Amino acid sequence: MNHYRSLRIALLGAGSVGSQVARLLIEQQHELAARVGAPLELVGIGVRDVDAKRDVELPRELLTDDLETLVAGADIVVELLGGIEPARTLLLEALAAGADVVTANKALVAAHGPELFEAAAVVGAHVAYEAAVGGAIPIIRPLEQSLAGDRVTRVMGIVNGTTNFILDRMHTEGSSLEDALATATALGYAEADPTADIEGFDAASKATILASLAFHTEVPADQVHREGITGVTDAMVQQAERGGRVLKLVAICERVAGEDGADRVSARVHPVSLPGTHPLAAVHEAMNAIFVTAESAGDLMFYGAGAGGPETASAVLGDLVSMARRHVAGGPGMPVSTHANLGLAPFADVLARHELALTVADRPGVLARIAGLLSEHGVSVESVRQDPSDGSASLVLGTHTASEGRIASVLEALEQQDDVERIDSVIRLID
Ligand SMILES: NC(=O)C1=CN([C@@H]2O[C@H](COP(=O)(O)OP(=O)(O)OC[C@H]3O[C@@H](n4cnc5c(N)ncnc54)[C@H](OP(=O)(O)O)[C@@H]3O)[C@@H](O)[C@H]2O)C=CC1
Ligand SMILES: N[C@@H](CC=O)C(=O)O
Repeated sequence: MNHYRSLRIALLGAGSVGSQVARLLIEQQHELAARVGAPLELVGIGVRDVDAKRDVELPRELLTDDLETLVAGADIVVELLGGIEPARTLLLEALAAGADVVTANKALVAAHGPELFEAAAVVGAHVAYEAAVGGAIPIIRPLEQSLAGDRVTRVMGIVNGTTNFILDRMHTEGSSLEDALATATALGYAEADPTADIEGFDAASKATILASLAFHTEVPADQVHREGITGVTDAMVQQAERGGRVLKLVAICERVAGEDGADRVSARVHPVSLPGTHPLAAVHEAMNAIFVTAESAGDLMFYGAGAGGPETASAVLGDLVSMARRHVAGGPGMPVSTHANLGLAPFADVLARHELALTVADRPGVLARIAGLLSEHGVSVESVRQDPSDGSASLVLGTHTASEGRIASVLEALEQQDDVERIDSVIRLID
């Protein structure tokens, strides 16, 4: 090893992820020092409550609730607090002082990434956030660096471990959403406020980051169409299973041709019904999988643990080692993170095929009458399946006609029909 001075690492947060990062920094200090070429000195761990009981035993003298002082004088600040404030202010202070920053905070990067990247660029510092999407899966660096010379057309996949865990348990064990969420929280997968997971905010933040990187543009978080899984009922799960399908929460970011012929970006997060044979159907528990399609590279698939303390700590430490090597080498080891804006405007409408499950009256010609009504609303019916024993029917509605507004007006019209006893579920399909 050369004789570079030790690097001062300030760790903010000692929860599910932060405590694992601290453990690894302490347990593997000699190995990490050898890899970096200088010791990584953990100078302090910022928390809210220094006396709180933690899963990992941490040296008491490192814990502090004075995060501002901890950040001042650090070479690299690792932010694992979550939420916007005080994380944003602390990182801006760290960057202004010339420190590099590593964060797993997707909510912060999605909402304030450009502000952080600009603050870093001013002083020649860097912001790394590999752990912000896909937990342990390397996906930020492949999009930012490996695919920088290609033209990405689509990024699609499961990017939230908690909701995948919940839907998986609803399918495989018949669990309720609430019970499965409690287990996911106990396992350290969920956000501090799990509303972020189950209402799709966390996946939408990740979609913002993925779309911005993939399409070299800024996709504001509020331009991402977002639906969570709180509307997913047992009936929908059972309906999907009857058709050999599985429900998943997916993020879809794609380059689409606008009506004026210019490319636009569509980014959306919502539950979908997938055939049981689809590769995403085999993604269980809190695993994530992301497919990237690029014009020259073709199809790429990234799979691994999407949440969890040790798994996410792996990605955080990867960023930390890269940053530390940059210090030791005395020059840029990683490009400055930036979303160069190529001017692709976000596109909010969602076009999709839908499966509509209903229970109909036992009268002749009912489904033909319903298909006629749908057609009056400009919605085509691709296929019909009916169970004569109980009047339940499933209609697949066509791609081009099934825009969100049309589906809403169709449902309203169906609710007024005497032939329709109940609308059981309506869900978007992916083949
Ligand atoms: N959990 C996961 O699987 C993954 C998490 N992430 C991201 O990593 C980050 C951390 O997540 P996670 O470890 O699960 O979060 P936790 O809620 O488990 O831990 C948060 C930590 O930050 C501290 N903290 C929070 N707010 C403050 C504050 N205002 N002042 C001082 N300390 C504060 C808490 O202190 P105290 O302990 O005293 O309460 C706690 O130690 C988040 O941005 C999350 O989105 C990313 C990928 C996966
Ligand atoms: N709560 C998140 C944690 C990782 O990003 C998730 O469940 O995916």
